[in-house]
Amino acid sequence: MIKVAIVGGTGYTGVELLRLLAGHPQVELTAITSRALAGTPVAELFPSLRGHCELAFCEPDIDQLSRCDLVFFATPHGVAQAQVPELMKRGVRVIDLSADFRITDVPAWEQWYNQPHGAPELVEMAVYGLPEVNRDAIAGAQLVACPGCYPTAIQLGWIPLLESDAVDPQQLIANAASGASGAGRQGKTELLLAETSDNFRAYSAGGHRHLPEIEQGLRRAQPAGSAEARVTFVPHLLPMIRGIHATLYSTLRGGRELEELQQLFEQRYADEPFVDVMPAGSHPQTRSVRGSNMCRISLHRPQGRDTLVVLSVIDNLAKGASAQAMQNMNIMFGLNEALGLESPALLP
Ligand SMILES: NC(=O)C1=CN([C@@H]2O[C@H](COP(=O)(O)OP(=O)(O)OC[C@H]3O[C@@H](n4cnc5c(N)ncnc54)[C@H](OP(=O)(O)O)[C@@H]3O)[C@@H](O)[C@H]2O)C=CC1
Ligand SMILES: CC(=O)N[C@@H](CCC(=O)OP(=O)(O)O)C(=O)O
Repeated sequence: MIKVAIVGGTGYTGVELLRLLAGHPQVELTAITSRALAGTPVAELFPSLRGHCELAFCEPDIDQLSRCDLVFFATPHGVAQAQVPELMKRGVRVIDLSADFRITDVPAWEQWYNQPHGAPELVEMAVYGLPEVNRDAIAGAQLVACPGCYPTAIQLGWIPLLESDAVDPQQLIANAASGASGAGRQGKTELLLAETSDNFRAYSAGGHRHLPEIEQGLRRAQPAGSAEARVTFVPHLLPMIRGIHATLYSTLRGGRELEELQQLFEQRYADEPFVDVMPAGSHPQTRSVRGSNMCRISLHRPQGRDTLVVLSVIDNLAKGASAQAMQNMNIMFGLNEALGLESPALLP
């Protein structure tokens, strides 16, 4: 059994991770932290876990955490940077769901996240936890930086095109919309039901902190010598709870036909358990991935012109965070990658 702790068990990603880990046959949950609710039984805060989790929330105590094989951080940016170095020294493996170790350019991270980085020496050794590109490195990693939700949907939708130089890398436009759980569980006026429901809006159109992560991932996919991928990214807030829908526009190069591009995607993801390339021309819905680790993708070439449209949907809390984190855990511990993640999406 893998002894596991979660730091930050009261946020949406923390409780989604708890839900998934509680059903994992190889995991023994040993500690779930919350400073505010230390001593409160987990199932009292989350009655959905009654009968599945007997633990009470505890303080994040480094000695207790270091007795685990693996610690997940489901905490705001900056927290893992402060606590991970000591855990690493003690030989514990870590999966961080926050952005602390995702971006290798530390000055860029400090600029976008508006704070000094607390453990720059660990950034280079952290492995970016997108299994579809980094599976081998994840297997041997001590520290895995789980991708952000928008970056997961967007990179999976574009990587095959960037790898094969099929589109102009400097004309990439991503319109993506997220459910409100993407903003976390803290109380904020703009997330009240009366503000989000029956409403739709863009935000951070002038620059969102996921942009450097998206561009970093796409640039890693490009063949040497290509002009660097450059993305215009505009996120939107959807009046729903879970799900991300990304609509990705790019300009085709080399006159490739839609059938050829469809084959490219099907071959690229043929062995991927959590990427579904749907028939060209179909419209994946967020509901088709709700509560599951799946990313569904489809390709369109409107009016047969040179703009290729890729549609990519995920559940922001699942493939966009906690389920992907568990997929990474399975890879790190040599288990079947899909263990505990086989359930299809929730309907309706
Ligand atoms: N929501 C989403 O869709 C996605 C979120 N993420 C990332 O995952 C992380 C978690 O997000 P989310 O689940 O929304 O929850 P929150 O950001 O609301 O995280 C809150 C949790 O972290 C704990 N926490 C806060 N500060 C500290 C601290 N200094 N030390 C220890 N624990 C602390 C809180 O408990 P307490 O204060 O009681 O200790 C609480 O359990 C964030 O970095 C987020 O950006 C990533 C992908 C998608
Ligand atoms: C809807 C919404 O507000 N989404 C969040 C992104 C989700 C997230 O938490 O991503 P990180 O892990 O990179 O912080 C936002 O746009 O800030």
